[in-house]
Amino acid sequence: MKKGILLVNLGTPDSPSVPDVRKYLDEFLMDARVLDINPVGRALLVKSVIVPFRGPKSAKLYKEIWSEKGSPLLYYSLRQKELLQQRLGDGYQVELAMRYQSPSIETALANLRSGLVESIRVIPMFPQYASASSGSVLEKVMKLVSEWLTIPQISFVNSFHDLAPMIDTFAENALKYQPETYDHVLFSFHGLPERQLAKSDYSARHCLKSADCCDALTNENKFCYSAQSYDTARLIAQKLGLNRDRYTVCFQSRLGNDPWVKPYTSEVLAELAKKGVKRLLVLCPAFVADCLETVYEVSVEYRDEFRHLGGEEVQLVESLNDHPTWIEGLAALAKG
Ligand SMILES: C=CC1=C(C)c2cc3[nH]c(cc4nc(cc5[nH]c(cc1n2)c(C)c5CCC(=O)O)C(CCC(=O)O)=C4C)c(C)c3C=C
Ligand SMILES: [Fe+2]
Ligand SMILES: [Fe+2]
Repeated sequence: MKKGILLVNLGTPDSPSVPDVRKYLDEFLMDARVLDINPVGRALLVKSVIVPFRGPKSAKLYKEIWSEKGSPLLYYSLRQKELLQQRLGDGYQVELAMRYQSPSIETALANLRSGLVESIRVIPMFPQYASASSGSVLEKVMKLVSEWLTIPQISFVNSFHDLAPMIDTFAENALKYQPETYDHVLFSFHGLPERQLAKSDYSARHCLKSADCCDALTNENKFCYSAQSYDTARLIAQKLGLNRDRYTVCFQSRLGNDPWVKPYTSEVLAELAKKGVKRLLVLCPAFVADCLETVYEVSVEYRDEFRHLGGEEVQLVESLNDHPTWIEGLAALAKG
């Protein structure tokens, strides 16, 4: 009998064409955990503003990162699935799904069911927990499996922000660039609306109640996306031997006008350029694979922004991708 492992990443368009990018954005942003506003407002905003206007702009960006292997996010996710299957061997059946678009969670779960697996372990591929990412994956899987007549033993990974092989891989990748030769190091995480942080705080006492609420991980904020992000950065910095004044944690990819978790990467770039910082090394430890948000937003957009402000270099550290130490980390998560 085999154990089933379901890896789920965010998703990417089927192609960089405008209709495929619109279809992707529509599915993604209609998710109530991503755009957590009233359903009528969400449908109006997504279908009449974001999808029509952002679709063509995002399609242009996706064209820039698309290669003969397709979208980097899907390519590396498939590699991770293949390498994890090899690492775990015949006692396991590993499936990959994307929360939005393809391969779908429905198909991956159907494959596990027809493989007659004895159990399913779901691994959302997001190191830090957020309702908009891991929460959405877990909700979708629970909804689908709840319709089965025979529900197998099922377990979920909530987050793995401090997983040692993940920290080691980011550190190892960064060391190749000799961090000591850079003026400063940025840990740029995917952003999140502040509203979502506050709503997710079941203690109602912690998140955003003070300026430094997320700086340390406590029992009250242990599932907080921002607090977990700071902790990931601290652990990688420790491995790199970076003092606290040598690095900054910041949040990228803001969408819309609502306040998102601060500091924004763009504003940090401006402050650093003003101080005369010229060379920046950037890690993006919210992502387990390179994707639009790393290879384009950081390597092209933030680099151009920084140069325009007087800076010289923005060097992205590659993501975990198909690094063997990371595959060991995935195997540890799969075994529980
Ligand atoms: C790291 C986990 C992620 C969280 C949390 C997250 C929240 C979040 N994202 C948006 C809006 C967009 N994100 C987009 C791309 C994108 N986001 C993540 C991960 C998280 N998002 C990844 C891995 C990617 C890249 C996908 C790829 O194909 O390479 C996009 C699409 C690109 C664009 O048009 O800019 C949008 C839109 C929101 C609103 C949100 C939280 C509420
Ligand atoms: Fe996103
Ligand atoms: Fe917090």
